[in-house]
Amino acid sequence: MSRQTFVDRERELEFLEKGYRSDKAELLIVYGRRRIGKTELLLQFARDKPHVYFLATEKPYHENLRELQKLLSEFLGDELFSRISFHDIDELLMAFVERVRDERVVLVIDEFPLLIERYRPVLSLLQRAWDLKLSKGRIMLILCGSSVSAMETEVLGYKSPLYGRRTGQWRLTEIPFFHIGEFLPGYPIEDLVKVWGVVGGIPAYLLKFEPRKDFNENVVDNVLSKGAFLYEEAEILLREELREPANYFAILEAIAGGRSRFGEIVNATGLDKSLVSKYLSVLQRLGIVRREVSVTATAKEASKRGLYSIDDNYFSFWFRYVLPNRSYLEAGLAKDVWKRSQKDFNTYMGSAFERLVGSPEVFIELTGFHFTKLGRWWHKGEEIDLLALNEREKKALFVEVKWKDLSEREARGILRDLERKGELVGLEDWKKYCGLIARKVDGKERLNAEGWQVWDLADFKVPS
Ligand SMILES: Nc1ncnc2c1ncn2[C@@H]1O[C@H](COP(=O)(O)OP(=O)(O)OP(=O)(O)O)[C@@H](O)[C@H]1O
Repeated sequence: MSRQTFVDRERELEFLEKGYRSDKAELLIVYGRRRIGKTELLLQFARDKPHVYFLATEKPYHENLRELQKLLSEFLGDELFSRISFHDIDELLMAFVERVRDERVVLVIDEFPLLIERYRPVLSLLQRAWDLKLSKGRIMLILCGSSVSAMETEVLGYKSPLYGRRTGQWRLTEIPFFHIGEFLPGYPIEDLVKVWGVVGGIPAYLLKFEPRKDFNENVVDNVLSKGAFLYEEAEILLREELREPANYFAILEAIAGGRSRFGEIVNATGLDKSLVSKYLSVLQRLGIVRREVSVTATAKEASKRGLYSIDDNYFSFWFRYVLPNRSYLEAGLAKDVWKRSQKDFNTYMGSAFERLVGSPEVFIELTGFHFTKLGRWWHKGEEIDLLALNEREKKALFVEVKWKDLSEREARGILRDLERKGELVGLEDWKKYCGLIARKVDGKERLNAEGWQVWDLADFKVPS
C-alpha cells in the first residue's frame, strides 16, 4: 500500500456522512490535538461533495473574512459576490446561504479558534447567522480546531454563544494500533509496537518514520537528531497550547521519570500542591496525562489514590529521552544517546506495552473477553497489570503483561503468582481466569491447554 493512502477513520467518516445524509442544517464541531489528522479527514469527507474549505490564519479578522468571501464567491462562480462589502461573518454567511438556496453545501472552517482569538464577537455573530438563517437551510457547517482548550470552552462550553446550536461533535483521537502497520509496510509486529511506544497513533508522526529504515535508525534520525521535526515538536505544541509552559514541563518531566503519585510529583517539582493539582487537571483535559485508579476502588478511594502517567506516547518519549539528554543531542550525539538508552527503553516499553494491551480495543481484539470494567489493580503493595471484570456474568480475567521473551518455566511462574494475587482481589463467587500477555512465550499451546490464557505478539493481527 502506498504511504500516501488514507488510513482508517471509518467511524469518523461514518459520523460525518450521517450528518450529511440528514439533509438538514448541521453544525458539527470537529476537534483534536495538532497533527492528529483533522484536515485530512475533512478533506477526504468533502472531496466528492459540493464544499468550501476555509483555513483561518493568524492574519487580522477582516483579512480572514475577505479570504473566506473569495472562496465562497469562487464556489458560487459569481465574481460580483466577491465585490460586495460585508462587515462581518454573519452577513457574509447569510448572503452565501441565500445564494446557494437549497443546495447541500459543506462549509469547513478550519482552525476556527484563530478567528476567535482575532475577534471574539465572531462567536455571537455566528450564533446570530445560525439562528436567523443558516439553521433554516441545508448547509453543513463544520467548525474545526486544534486548540482543545479553546474548542472545549469557547465553542462547546455552556457559556459559549454557540452552546446548544451544535448538532454533533467529534474529538478526533489517534489512529488505532491495528492500523499503524499501514504507515510502515513490511515492519515486523515487534517494531510496530515500539513505533507506537515512541509516537503513538499520530498520522503526521507516523509518516516521518520511513519503512526503508529500521526502527532504531528512524528514532535517531527523526526524533533524537537536532533539527528533526520531532526533536522540538513537543516543546512547540506545549508553548502553543499553554500559558506557563515551564511549570508544565517540570510536571511532565517528573511523570516521565516515573513519579506517578501526586505527592511524588509535588516533591520532584517543588511546586505548590494546589498549582500541581490545577496543572494536572489541565494536562488531563488535553489528553497528555491520565490518572488511573485501581479498577475495584470505591469512589472514596478513587478520589484519593490516583496514579498519573503520560497518556500521549510522543510526549512520554520526548520527556524521557529528548529533554534530559538535550546537551548531548545538541552536540550531535544522538546515536550514542540512543545506544546507552537501550536498557531503559526496554523498561519504558514495558509500561507502553501495558498501556497498549490495556486499551479497550486492543484488549478485546486480542483476548475476546467481554468486560464491563478494565484496568490496573493494586492494593497494599500488590499489583495486577490488568484486571477485566464482567460484572453481569461474574467473570474476571487477571492478566500480567511483560515486554519480554519468556520461557515456559518463567511464564508458569508468573501465572501461578498471578493466581495467588487473584485471590487477594476478593471476588469470592466469581469465575476467575489467569492470563499472560508477553512479547513472546515459549510453550504457549501447552500452557493454554492447561487452562491458562496466554497471548504473545504472534497473536496480534495487524493488516499492512
Ligand atoms: N488517516 C490518515 N491516513 C494517512 N495520512 C494521514 C491521515 N490523517 C492525516 N494524515 C497525514 O498526517 C498529516 C497531518 O494531518 P492533518 O494536517 O490533517 O492534521 P491536523 O490535525 O489538521 O493538524 P494541525 O492541527 O497540526 O493542522 C498530513 O500529512 C496528513 O496527510
